[in-house]
Amino acid sequence: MRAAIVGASGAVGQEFLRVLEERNFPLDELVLFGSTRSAGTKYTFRGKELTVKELKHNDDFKGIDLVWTSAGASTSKEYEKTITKYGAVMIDNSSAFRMDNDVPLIVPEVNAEQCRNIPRNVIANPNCTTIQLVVALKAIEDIAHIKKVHVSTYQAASGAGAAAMDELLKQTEQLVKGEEPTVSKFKYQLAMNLIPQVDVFTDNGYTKEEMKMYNESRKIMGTDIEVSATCIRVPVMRAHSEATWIETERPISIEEAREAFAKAKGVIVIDDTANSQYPMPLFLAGRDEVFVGRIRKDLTNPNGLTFWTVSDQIKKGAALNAVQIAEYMLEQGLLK
Ligand SMILES: NC(=O)C1=CN([C@@H]2O[C@H](COP(=O)(O)OP(=O)(O)OC[C@H]3O[C@@H](n4cnc5c(N)ncnc54)[C@H](OP(=O)(O)O)[C@@H]3O)[C@@H](O)[C@H]2O)C=CC1
Ligand SMILES: N[C@@H](CC(=O)OP(=O)(O)O)C(=O)O
Repeated sequence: MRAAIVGASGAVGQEFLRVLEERNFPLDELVLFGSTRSAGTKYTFRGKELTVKELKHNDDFKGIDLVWTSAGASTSKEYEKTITKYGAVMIDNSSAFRMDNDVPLIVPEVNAEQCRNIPRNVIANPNCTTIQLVVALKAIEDIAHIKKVHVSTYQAASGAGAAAMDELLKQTEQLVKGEEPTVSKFKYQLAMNLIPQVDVFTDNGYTKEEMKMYNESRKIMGTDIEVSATCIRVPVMRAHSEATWIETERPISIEEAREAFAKAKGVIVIDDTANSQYPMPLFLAGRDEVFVGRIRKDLTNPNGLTFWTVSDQIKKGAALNAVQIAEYMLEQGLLK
């Protein structure tokens, strides 16, 4: 298998290198691509130095079987044809193609089998907040149909990329030194603050991030589920958290829900309130799963349940999910 990563220098690109090593993904060759900014940069992978090549409209993708792209939506759109021209499968982390009818939107725990139908040779990796939401929802959907979801997200700085992580760190250092924090990647100072805006606003007052949760959840779950989201950027370095309220077609007990979460693929329950045990981003960054806790009944609705999730959005929300898609395709003989 010859594979490539486009956007290797970024937060997600670097996570791909770690995940591929960690999972011993079968590779004969790995080629790294970036823009002029990182072309020539060397990264060590499996003990060898790989040099980032500049992404261009040429024949560099000839002979490559699989390409993971994480270089932003405009780059994915511009290079789709160049990447897939010689038959490579493109697994794209950006929002470029997620809602296209001829592109499956895959979370392996929920709808892996849809990888079988890839007319454009493109598979989309969902938005990171949506991935952790649907992994948790699938556990409940398997026992009782979910009609409505209200979710409030607490999104780490790293969701906005490598430069945003640097900015949060720098702002924190500046505050400690009594200096004025520098603001560039986010609209406002993030250190010591919360910003109730992730991505730009749409006409209905929701942000694009919030509308992605609505639209992508329906496509992945394949149901009429309705998701109303409020997405908040928080001064956490890594791993997104979500407070979720669901309404199911029939009432489900806390015990039923806990059992469903406990046996769901990709979910780990941490829910021992007597000992103050619940998922927290500081302690779960770098982990593979979606962690669920604070499971309780919604006091306003007999068919309602509420819970709290945490998951590493650079890992399960991006690189790991995309690698799991490739692993599924390999297992099923859908990739060379
Ligand atoms: N961070 C996260 O938690 C998540 C991110 N994503 C998505 O993944 C993608 C990457 O995000 P992230 O890693 O955070 O972003 P970063 O800003 O950290 O990295 C961006 C990467 O894209 C590359 N790039 C940008 N423009 C071009 C270009 N014209 N040609 C080639 N490479 C280019 C950059 O290379 P160079 O340094 O050479 O410019 C860099 O490697 C985005 O689409 C994002 O929406 C999805 C889920 C979660
Ligand atoms: N959801 C990411 C942003 C992102 O990368 O989203 P998308 O892949 O849908 O563009 C965040 O926390 O900021």
